[in-house]
Amino acid sequence: METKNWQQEQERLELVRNKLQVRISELEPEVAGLHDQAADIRKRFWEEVTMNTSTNEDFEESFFTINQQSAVLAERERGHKRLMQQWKNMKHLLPSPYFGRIDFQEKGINLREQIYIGVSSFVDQDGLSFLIYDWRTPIASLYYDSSPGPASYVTPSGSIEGTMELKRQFQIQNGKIHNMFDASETIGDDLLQQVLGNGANSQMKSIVATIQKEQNAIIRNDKSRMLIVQGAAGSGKTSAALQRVAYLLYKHRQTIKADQIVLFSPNPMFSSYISTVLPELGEENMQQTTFQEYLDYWLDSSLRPEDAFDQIEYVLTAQGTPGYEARLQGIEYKTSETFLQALQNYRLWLGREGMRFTGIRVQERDLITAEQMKAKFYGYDDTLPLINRVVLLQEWLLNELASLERLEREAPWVQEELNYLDTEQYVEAYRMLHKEKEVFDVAERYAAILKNNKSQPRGDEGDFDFTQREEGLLRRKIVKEYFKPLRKSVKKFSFVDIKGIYGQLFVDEAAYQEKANGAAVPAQWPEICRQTKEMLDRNELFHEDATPYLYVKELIEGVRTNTDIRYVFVDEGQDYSSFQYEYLKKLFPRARMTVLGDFGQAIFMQSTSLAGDDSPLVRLFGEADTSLFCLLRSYRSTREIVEFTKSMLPDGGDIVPFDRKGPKPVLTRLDSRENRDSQILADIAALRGKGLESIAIITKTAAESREAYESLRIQGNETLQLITKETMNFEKGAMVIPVHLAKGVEFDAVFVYDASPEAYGRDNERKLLYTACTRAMHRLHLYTTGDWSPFVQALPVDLYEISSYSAR
Ligand SMILES: Nc1ncnc2c1ncn2[C@@H]1O[C@H](COP(=O)(O)OP(=O)(O)OP(=O)(O)O)[C@@H](O)[C@H]1O
Repeated sequence: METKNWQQEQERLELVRNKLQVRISELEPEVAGLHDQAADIRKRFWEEVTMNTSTNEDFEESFFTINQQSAVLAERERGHKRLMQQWKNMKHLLPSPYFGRIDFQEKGINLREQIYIGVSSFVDQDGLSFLIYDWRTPIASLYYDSSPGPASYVTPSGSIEGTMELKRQFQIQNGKIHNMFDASETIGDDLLQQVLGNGANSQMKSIVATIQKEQNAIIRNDKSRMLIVQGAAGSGKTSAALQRVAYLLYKHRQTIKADQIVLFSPNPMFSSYISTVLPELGEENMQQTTFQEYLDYWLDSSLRPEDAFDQIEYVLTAQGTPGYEARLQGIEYKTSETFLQALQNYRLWLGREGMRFTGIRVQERDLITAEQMKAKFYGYDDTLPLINRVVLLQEWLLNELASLERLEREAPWVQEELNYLDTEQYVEAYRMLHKEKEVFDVAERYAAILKNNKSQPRGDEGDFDFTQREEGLLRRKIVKEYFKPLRKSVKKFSFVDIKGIYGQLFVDEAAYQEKANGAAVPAQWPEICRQTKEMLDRNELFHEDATPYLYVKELIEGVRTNTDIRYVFVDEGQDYSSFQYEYLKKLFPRARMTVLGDFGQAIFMQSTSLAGDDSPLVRLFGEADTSLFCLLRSYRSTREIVEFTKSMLPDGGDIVPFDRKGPKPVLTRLDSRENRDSQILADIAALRGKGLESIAIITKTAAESREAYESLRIQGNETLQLITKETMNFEKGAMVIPVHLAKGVEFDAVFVYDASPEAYGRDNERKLLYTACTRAMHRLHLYTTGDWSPFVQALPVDLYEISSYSAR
């Protein structure tokens, strides 16, 4: 780059930074002042409005004043928020105001415009000249989508044609240009090389400066209800998802707030890993959750659901134990669309017969029996949907409870409870009677009437039968205490025996066929039934049962919906079942969905192919309302690592590595576990010496992680961390981690702890090994103390190196 250009750019940078600095200093007192004003109005709000309700006019007047005051307050607060945001954006821009420049000559206009692009816009004092354009503006898409030459971009009012005459990229730190490239490619590889060559971080970074064309298409797509992204490992799916959130928040800033977007993450640690990207882009974070959190929240608290991690641990460690094959068949069946259909059929059956209820009891006595409820339920008009009949039954129960509560006050057990009340409770009742002024007044008046009519002397309060009233009050109180939880549980539909209703599907094949009109069941159905019932009897639920269980619950009690949420993002989308997608669609009826995943990394049992012809995801909203994108270029790992990993997948041939060079993956075979552990520790030390900080020793299971962690520590490494499903934060350093928790994150170096056929031999373990290896950015090492996994043996030998320490 010519020195003259460099100098001009540095001068322009200084100019913009000065202007930013001036605006920031101007805004500072304003921001502080507005804050005080808003706080002051809020404080005086109620002092200034006195509610006068003497006449209708007065009332209206007061109402009007309150409305006016609150409108002023809201406007101030909005103004405050706007200014505050501007101020924050400018502070954010100051150290590195922009990362790109394009010169664009619009057709028919004789002006070559220089467009500088940064994380937010900055307009000069005149209010017209954009010194920096937000990367999300329509014109900025030129930077991501086009190369110098004829180019066009789309605005809400149509397409703008012209010529891009220059495209420049900057690396600016603390107000100094460190690097500058004139790119001929869409986004030149030079900058990307530099960015990708850096070390892994404990938090994900934003990619706005180097978004690729195919990623930009995903980020800006706002057409279809469902957007599906199938992308190779490291192709930037999560990155695209997060920049897309930022884009949507910008594009719909008048109508959508960050808390109307929710992202489903694979685990809490991943949530923390990605939590800094949006703030880095000057936006608030969307809501983040996991599907498990949702299940735990809505399932009856008396049930203990197994989580996805325990399920996979079982699948990977229990081969050969009794019932294993049946469980696997059960998982496959219960996460299928066939089962979903069967449950819908079951609802029809329940409309005719077989509903199960839980009787309401008090003091070991039936108040309303399950049989009464059933009779009442099937007495309703059978053309009414199930849910409506359940609601009718609920209303009936609440009325019944109200009458029973009145009757119950005279029950002998209440008398008994009365005898056991202590003095304090009596005193409290006495006080309450006095507090109820009306009661007291009536008593007084009653006493006076008595005196006049019967010429009896007017007695003191004692003449009014306080004792009797007090007893009545206490009886009411005692019974109320017992009935309150009953009413509450009726309101929560606890009278419907969901556990029984779900459980009765798993009696035998004939019963299942009758109830659910289900298509063919798996061969081991009797054993599947036995296992499911056994869990339910222990008030536990297999992970594969949790969503269907909730589904049945909602078929009967009505669907829970959240109409606030407008966008749902599902990351690692291959790990959700059709069931779960159906569920999410129902739960967020007003939301558009973005699902990102990689079928090559489908390591859980409940997996869904995102893009194939038979993808249930495409069916969810229909083809016409679905956009499908495929990302094939992989950015995370060096070319050598991608060549190695993609060869493990039968259909990995399409994956294209980004051309970043590094050493080939290294295979090390040791003759004992001790030797392997000490070699791993030596290799960690060597890589640390080379400046690689984040190193993951990846194991197949959580149990293996614990063992590896212990034995490595015995060998003397104190700085290792063990990652478990409870780990909330992702910290830099060396760690031992099972592959299912390493999903979605990345490390400078990955050590596959045991790449033997015992660990990765079966076909469903191929994707586990692939997922583990694709976590590596710069270095990949595999170890074994015996043979190599067949997936490694099958690789061309020129894709890896054998370590010189290997045992022959
Ligand atoms: N356009 C880009 N510019 C710079 N870095 C990028 C770009 N796209 C992706 N990356 C980097 O590549 C790495 C992988 O990205 P990301 O985690 O988003 O991929 P992914 O497809 O979700 O991966 P996986 O499915 O393997 O978890 C990250 O370090 C990310 O910053």
